[in-house]
Amino acid sequence: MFQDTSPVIFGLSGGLAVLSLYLITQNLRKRSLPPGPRGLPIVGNMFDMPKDYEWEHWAKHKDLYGPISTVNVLSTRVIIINDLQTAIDLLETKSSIYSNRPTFPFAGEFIGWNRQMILSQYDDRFRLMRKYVKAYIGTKSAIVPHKPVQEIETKYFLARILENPSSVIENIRRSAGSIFLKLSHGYTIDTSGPDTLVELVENASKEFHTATLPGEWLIDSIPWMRYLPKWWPGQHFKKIGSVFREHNFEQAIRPVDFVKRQMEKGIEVPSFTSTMLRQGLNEYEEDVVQWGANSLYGGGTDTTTAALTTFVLAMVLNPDVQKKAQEELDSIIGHGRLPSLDDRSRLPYMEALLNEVHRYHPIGPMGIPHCVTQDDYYNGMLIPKDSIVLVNLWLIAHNPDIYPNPNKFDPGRFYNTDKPQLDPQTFVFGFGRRACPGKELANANMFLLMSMMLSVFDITKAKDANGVEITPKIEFGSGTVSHAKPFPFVIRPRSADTEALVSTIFEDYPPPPTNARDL
Ligand code: HEM
Repeated sequence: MFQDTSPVIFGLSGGLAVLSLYLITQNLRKRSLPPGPRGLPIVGNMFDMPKDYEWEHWAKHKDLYGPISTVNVLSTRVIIINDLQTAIDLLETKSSIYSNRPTFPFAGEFIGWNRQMILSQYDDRFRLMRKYVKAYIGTKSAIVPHKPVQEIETKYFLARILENPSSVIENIRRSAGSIFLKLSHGYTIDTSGPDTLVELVENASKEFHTATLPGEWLIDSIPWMRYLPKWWPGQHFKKIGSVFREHNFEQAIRPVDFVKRQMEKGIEVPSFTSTMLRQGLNEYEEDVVQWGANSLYGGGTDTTTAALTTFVLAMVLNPDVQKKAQEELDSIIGHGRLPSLDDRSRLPYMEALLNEVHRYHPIGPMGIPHCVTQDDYYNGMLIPKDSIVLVNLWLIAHNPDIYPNPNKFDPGRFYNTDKPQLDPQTFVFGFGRRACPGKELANANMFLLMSMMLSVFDITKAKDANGVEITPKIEFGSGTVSHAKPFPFVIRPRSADTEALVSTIFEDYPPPPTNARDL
């Protein structure tokens, strides 16, 4: 007896046809991706990922594969963009689909950093947060009321340097932190020793750095691991992650509670948080404000410190540039006062110097990853949905077609010339709907600190035990925000007059008492 096998055969051949079609489609999709190095089965290019100088590693892709390339890490597709036009075509022109962030299962979802703006998914909550933050710091007119805070804190910076010339970089960070905590929560930090709130936020930032290290956390590659029981092998991330999560929430909640208490007593210093809370927000909006406020310190302090450290390094290595900047400052400001933000339009060389600092080493050399929300085609190539998109900002800043002799630190590119080179601010602050909302504030802070510092101090090479000048090496660290590695230098007042100008700052503007005890 023969059974009728045709349904089985039809079923089998139908299944095979669907499978073949699937495989062919997958193969075609793979072939139409931007080019890139071949990877190993399953893990893909995981072992090719750079550990440091990422920007130089990805720059090689431009010669090998052209302006846009692909690598795969396990199931994650990463698209590398190595030129400006491609970045603009995708992240600016098509920003409606290129404005998401990768999910970061460990740092974002487990620890809760996705509540901050920087790792937020591109959704309604994010758009509301950005709207609030942009209204407070996002435009030239929005930052005008913040001038007094920026100016007084930068004056304190000068006074601290005079007292302790060996702690310049530490004090740049302290000054940036003071400004952002004043603006975000009306909080005055303790400058006599470690400050509780600064320690909280700095510690959380360090943990953020650890939690976002590529390839460090298995949960980032296998997100469902978080649902396995604690006794399962490889679950140590849960213990560490829980501690990091507690710190992350504490740094966001404690300063807002502080503002509320100050408001109840009617003694709050106006800030982003108090201004927003005064509007009578619902619980959801209050949560958005809490994390938006946290984004000001989180987004501003490390970035500003990194950029200003590059400035100091450039001054040590380029005394001719320093001299020219000081000549401009002397001719416009004179010796009897310090420069202010109102002088900005009359100091074009200082403005060019600011731009050259941004260009010479963009502090976020690979930007912050974007993520595309739907399949897209670019010049016939497929950019699949959920791909991570990285832009090599460093390579754009070092493209000799845009910036001839790119390794030379030369503000002359942007100064007193009929053909100024491309303004680096068109790209160092990122692109489209995720572009940095702190750009205007960052520029104002940097401009002020650079101008005040050069008008009263000389920054020079240190000497070794034999009196021979030490030329610092130009070396930068890796990570999302890239800092110049520690280097020796000397800072001293330019003259007895400038020393006198700085020495009376604490007397002329007595610092308010710290809020550390009110936290
Ligand atoms: C030298 C100074 C700075 C530079 C070069 C810089 C650069 C950047 C870059 C490249 C991005 C990513 C943009 C993108 O994804 O396309 C970014 C994002 C961001 N920056 Fe800045 N930044 C600086 C200072 C600041 C300051 C002072 C603040 C706040 C006070 C700030 C707050 C933020 C925030 C909140 C984001 C996340 C935006 C989002 O995800 O939508 N930044 N910044």
